[in-house]
Amino acid sequence: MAISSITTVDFSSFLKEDGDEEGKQRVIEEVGKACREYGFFQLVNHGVPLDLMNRTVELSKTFMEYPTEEKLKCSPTSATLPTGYGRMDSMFGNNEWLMMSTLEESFDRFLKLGEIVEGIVNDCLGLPVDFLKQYNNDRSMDVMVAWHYPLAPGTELNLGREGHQDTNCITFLLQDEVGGLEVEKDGTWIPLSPMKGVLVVNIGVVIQVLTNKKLMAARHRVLRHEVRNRCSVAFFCSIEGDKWIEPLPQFTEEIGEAPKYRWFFFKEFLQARLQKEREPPSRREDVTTIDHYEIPA
Ligand SMILES: O=C(O)CCC(=O)C(=O)O
Ligand SMILES: [Fe+2]
Repeated sequence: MAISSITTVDFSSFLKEDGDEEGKQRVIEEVGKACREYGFFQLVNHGVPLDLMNRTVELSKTFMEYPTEEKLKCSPTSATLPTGYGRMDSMFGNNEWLMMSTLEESFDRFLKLGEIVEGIVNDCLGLPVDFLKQYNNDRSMDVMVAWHYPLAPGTELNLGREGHQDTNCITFLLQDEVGGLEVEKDGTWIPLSPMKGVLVVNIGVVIQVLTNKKLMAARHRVLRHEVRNRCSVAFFCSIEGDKWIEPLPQFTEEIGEAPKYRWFFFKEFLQARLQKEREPPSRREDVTTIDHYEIPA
């Protein structure tokens, strides 16, 4: 498997009991650099056992192999967090997903990992200790999504998921061995080749807004494989829906910079984004993105 140019961070110092302060500092610097350069990094020695990662992906594959009419019995019943099965067949991509708000062991692992990575992002931004933890102290909108990118025989459609920024704070991604994930850097798409035991981590637009663009959420996409179905599982560390989101004073008035976004409620933005999956608009420009809240310079 090819090695990707995206930074790989060894997380072991954050999981050791003995508090390896030097190691932790190194990780904070590496994460900060990767987040500023790419908005993406890869994690090894992150504490999520390989066996659990494999089982999580396998379980998702098993679900996706059921006939469509069976899967549709799991269609979402709630709009706030539409957990359940859905499919997309539009210019924005051609795939299906299962959104889950619990999955026993792996969900708990990702919740904890999310808190640690959020703490690291907090520190590399120079925010007061535990600032983001206190600001984002409700985990009810965190969600896990199993994705399936099936073959599209006889079509030219090679886009499993079009280029997008994630809507949340921090995303963890488990890929199977098929590959296809790419991140955009200065107009070029860089492949993030799957590697055993590696977790892909990326920054979402909530962090982009809070930091007034000090950290940017990278655009990424998924190319469909020619002959193989692909599965992945994403964990989205998010933020409570009633939270009012705007650039933090630490990145605006306290340093004499004008806010680049006007405020919005997270749930309002999330609903607009989910709408795209539920009822795709016929025109691309009708999709709400974070640019909708941008204040022109
Ligand atoms: O399936 C993947 O590798 C990427 C999924 C993704 O970008 C997302 O869930 O936002
Ligand atoms: Fe994404």
